[in-house]
Amino acid sequence: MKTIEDLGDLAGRRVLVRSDLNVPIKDAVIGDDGRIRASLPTLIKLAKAGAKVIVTAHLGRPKGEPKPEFTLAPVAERLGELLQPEGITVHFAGDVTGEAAQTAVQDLDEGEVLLLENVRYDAREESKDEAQREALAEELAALADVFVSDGFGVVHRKQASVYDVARKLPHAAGGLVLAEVDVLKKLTEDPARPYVVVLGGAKVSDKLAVIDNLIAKADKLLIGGGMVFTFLKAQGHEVGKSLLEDDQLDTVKGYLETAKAKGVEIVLPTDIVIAPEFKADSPATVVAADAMPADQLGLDIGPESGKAFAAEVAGAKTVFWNGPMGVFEMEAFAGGTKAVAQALTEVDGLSVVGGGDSAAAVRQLGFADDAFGHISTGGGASLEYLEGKELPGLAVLEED
Ligand SMILES: Nc1ncnc2c1ncn2[C@@H]1O[C@H](COP(=O)(O)OP(=O)(O)OP(=O)(O)O)[C@@H](O)[C@H]1O
Ligand SMILES: O=C(O)[C@H](O)COP(=O)(O)O
Repeated sequence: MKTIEDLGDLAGRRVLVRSDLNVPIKDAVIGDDGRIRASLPTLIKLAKAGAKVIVTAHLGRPKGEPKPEFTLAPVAERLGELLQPEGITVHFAGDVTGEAAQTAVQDLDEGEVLLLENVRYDAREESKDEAQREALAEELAALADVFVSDGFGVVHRKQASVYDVARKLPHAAGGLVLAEVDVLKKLTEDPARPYVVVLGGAKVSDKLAVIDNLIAKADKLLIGGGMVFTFLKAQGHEVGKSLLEDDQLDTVKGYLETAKAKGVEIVLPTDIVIAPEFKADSPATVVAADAMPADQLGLDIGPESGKAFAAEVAGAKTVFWNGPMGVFEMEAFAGGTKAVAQALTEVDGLSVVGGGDSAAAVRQLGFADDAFGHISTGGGASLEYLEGKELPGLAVLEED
């Protein structure tokens, strides 16, 4: 992959950067700015080289139309605060590639940064129709002279601002992408064993698919978070109103059988914290995982499971963790995530936390970044990398 240095002298040139600035935001307040901070070194490097830096990024899943709750405006503000000590001014364009973006690019000075509005406001970004994506990529490319791909968290997406635009401009991988790939390579090339993978979170259908491949690579898979309930249901248990992927039950049954045949242990929680409603103050109780009532939902793994998971993690030589064990944003359902995070800090070997929400979780729970071997900005992206899949956003950077 080409690096920024390979792009030559960037003074006065317009550099389009794809960053992953997908941070948790509620009521326009940013919960954890880890991904914004992770994007800074590349932006600073380019700005200091005298480039006109144009950043494209997404926030959440607005499904192809402008929705005010998904605006990147609060991110632009935070970016401005973080770059101010460097003397770098940040502007925000009110649209993706339209008149506002074009005018803002024309007005951009050398050494300044312009953040474009949420690229997923444009339905073409995520379109399965290549011609649609290409048309948006063409508009993005017209704003710049070169492209730097630095949004590691999205390199698993074949999307216009990640994949197609790289084919339209001279391109390079940014420092964040290179650094992430470096660490993840260590996990795929002969990891020290036992190698334990912990999976949780809410993007169940996205992440179920990776299990199949991880069975071939890891020694143990610990399953928590929203993913648990599809497994419990597949084993014939009641899961009440919990997160569930009904259409994946047969697939999950298949995973359980394959794992058994390969001697890989899939460890499921034995107790669950349940509540009648998805609310911070909903009364929480602990029940056995095979005895959930039909009228409540599972919001965390239980204390017994937390301890068991922690023991598995602490005994590993290589651990990769993606996805919180429960709804850690609410105190009553943060216990499982806390137990696993604590155990990860005690690993005598390489511990990697992957994912926007997982990274936010460990920080929110008071753990320092350097308590872990590496905190990856990619959730789905790092998982797919570990599976050994070709990531479109990386593969395209290897093309000329
Ligand atoms: N039992 C559960 N029911 C519902 N939601 C849950 C449950 N357990 C965890 N979650 C939620 O999962 C979310 C995080 O899931 P996600 O899969 O997005 O994690 P991530 O991989 O760290 O992030 P990303 O893939 O976005 O980088 C959290 O907001 C948490 O509240
Ligand atoms: O949060 C993430 O993992 C990345 O920003 C990608 O987001 P997506 O899963 O909505 O594509």
